[in-house]
Amino acid sequence: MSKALLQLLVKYRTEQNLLVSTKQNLWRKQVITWLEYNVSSHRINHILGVEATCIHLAKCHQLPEKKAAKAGLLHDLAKFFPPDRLLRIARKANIEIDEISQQHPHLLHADVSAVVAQQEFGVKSTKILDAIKNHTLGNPEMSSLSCIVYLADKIEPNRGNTNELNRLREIATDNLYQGVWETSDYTLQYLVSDRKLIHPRTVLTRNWALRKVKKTASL
Ligand SMILES: Nc1ncnc2c1ncn2[C@@H]1O[C@H](COP(=O)(O)OP(=O)(O)O)[C@@H](O)[C@H]1O
Repeated sequence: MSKALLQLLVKYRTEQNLLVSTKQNLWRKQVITWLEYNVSSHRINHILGVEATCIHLAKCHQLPEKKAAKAGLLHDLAKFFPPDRLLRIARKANIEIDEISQQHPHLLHADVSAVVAQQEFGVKSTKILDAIKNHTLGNPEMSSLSCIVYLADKIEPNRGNTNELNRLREIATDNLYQGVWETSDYTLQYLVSDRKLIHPRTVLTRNWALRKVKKTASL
């Protein structure tokens, strides 16, 4: 290939990349502006921590970084919606409202955030939408992208610097399933000690991830 043609190709690729990244940056800025109006500044720090942790975990586990970043940025869109709004949107979107979610509509913020991601920000990827839906309770058989967002929500840097969290951060970097299992245990312990109702999906998620780890270990 001639030098001139090579230079032209490099120039074209650079321009295309810039175009893509500018579009993405613009989209990201739009989401952050929306968040500034709809969640607290403390929650925005958490969301940005989740986004960064999603990118880190995606790199560690060879998963699509852009999808992980998007899911992380969008996971808590409905975090501050009041219970009646969560219930109304959930009913309209045919989201299953079980007994525990009926009593604690806050648990619906994960499913409702996926609805907002679709409606406000045009997200179509089922993988991203599922990862948003699964971030609080997990889900047995969830995808690796969902595992990443589930983990990132619990271990992002703003959650603290305890030995237990640092241990979970290391595990999540090494093994996604062990991360999901042990992070679910961590959440369950917190719910028990705080005398909160436990949604059974976290127990199912924990058992699923534990079985995955044991199965791999016995191969
Ligand atoms: N398995 C569960 N059963 C019941 N409540 C849960 C469960 N997992 C998380 N929660 C509660 O749901 C709320 C939302 O969880 P989460 O999305 O992780 O929010 P946060 O980012 O505020 O911790 C938390 O206050 C937590 O107590």
